[in-house]
Amino acid sequence: MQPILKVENLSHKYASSWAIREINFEINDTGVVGLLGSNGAGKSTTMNIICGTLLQTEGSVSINGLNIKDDPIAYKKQIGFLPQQAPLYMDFTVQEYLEYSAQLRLMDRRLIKGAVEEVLEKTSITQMRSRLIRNLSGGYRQRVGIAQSIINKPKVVVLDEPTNGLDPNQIIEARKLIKEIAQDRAVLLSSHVLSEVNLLAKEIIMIESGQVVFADTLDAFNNILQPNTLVARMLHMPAPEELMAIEDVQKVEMLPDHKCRIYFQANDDLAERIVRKSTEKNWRLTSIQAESSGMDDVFKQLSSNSSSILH
Ligand SMILES: Nc1ncnc2c1ncn2[C@@H]1O[C@H](COP(=O)(O)OP(=O)(O)OP(=O)(O)O)[C@@H](O)[C@H]1O
Repeated sequence: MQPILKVENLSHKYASSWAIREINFEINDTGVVGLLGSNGAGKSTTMNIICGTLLQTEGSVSINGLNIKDDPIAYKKQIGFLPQQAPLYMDFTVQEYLEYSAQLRLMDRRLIKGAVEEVLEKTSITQMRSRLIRNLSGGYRQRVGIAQSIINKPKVVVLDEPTNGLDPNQIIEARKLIKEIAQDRAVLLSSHVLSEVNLLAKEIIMIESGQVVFADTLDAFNNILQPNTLVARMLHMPAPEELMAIEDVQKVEMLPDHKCRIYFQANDDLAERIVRKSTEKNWRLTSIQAESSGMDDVFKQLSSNSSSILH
């Protein structure tokens, strides 16, 4: 089966310096793929090339086997884009703007009316259809931005920081909408908000210094760092020194509710050894759990690992 989106050896040079170098990844399924990376990592450059608004220096991009360079018009019919600054025309009504967006995508004229009705409903803005875009709130403007990105029923939608600048309620609504539109298409979503990516994405691509440093599932991303702490609950909590005497334990932190956090380096069978010791000493262990690292820690680790600077 063809990948929905295939990015191969993609490189781009602005003036004399490379912004991205040999980027490779595939999207094979519907749903949200999170695109992460520090400022200046190369996300926008990659997204602009995928959306056909920037011509790459090297490499190729295809959707369902259709290469952007071979047939840019057919390719662009399969993609929707919401850039960081939504390309809205303030003096258009919502309906006029969506009709215009459909025309720009060279949609068959006979299909435009129905397509506009469909996206108005899908993005819950039917009641705003006659309102000028300048008179809409930020949340509604973003809905119009999302509506234009799916007007031509594209197979791939690229959303660049779609919840940036929205208030907390608008963010919740926008995320719900993104989840919905990702049910029947692939959505590549760039965001600086890691908790948002954690909520929406099932796969992660992370770019640093113009190169892919991670491409796998969200679970794999969250599990990159081996846990190095355990939290144990013991009804007869021993003194920290007794726990420190167990091999590989580096530090012990006492917590409320009969709990303690145990820091260690090599992990292997430490939990098992603590369980054995507890039985031997009657510490009455009721639970023991490895603490997994947060998305922020993984992001920090991957960003700091990539020291290659492109020139
Ligand atoms: N038009 C341009 N001309 C020259 N250099 C550019 C241009 N656009 C981007 N760059 C450079 O290319 C590199 C990648 O930038 P890009 O905007 O793709 O990163 P980004 O990951 O999207 O960053 P951000 O999260 O800050 O938007 C950066 O070093 C940036 O300074």
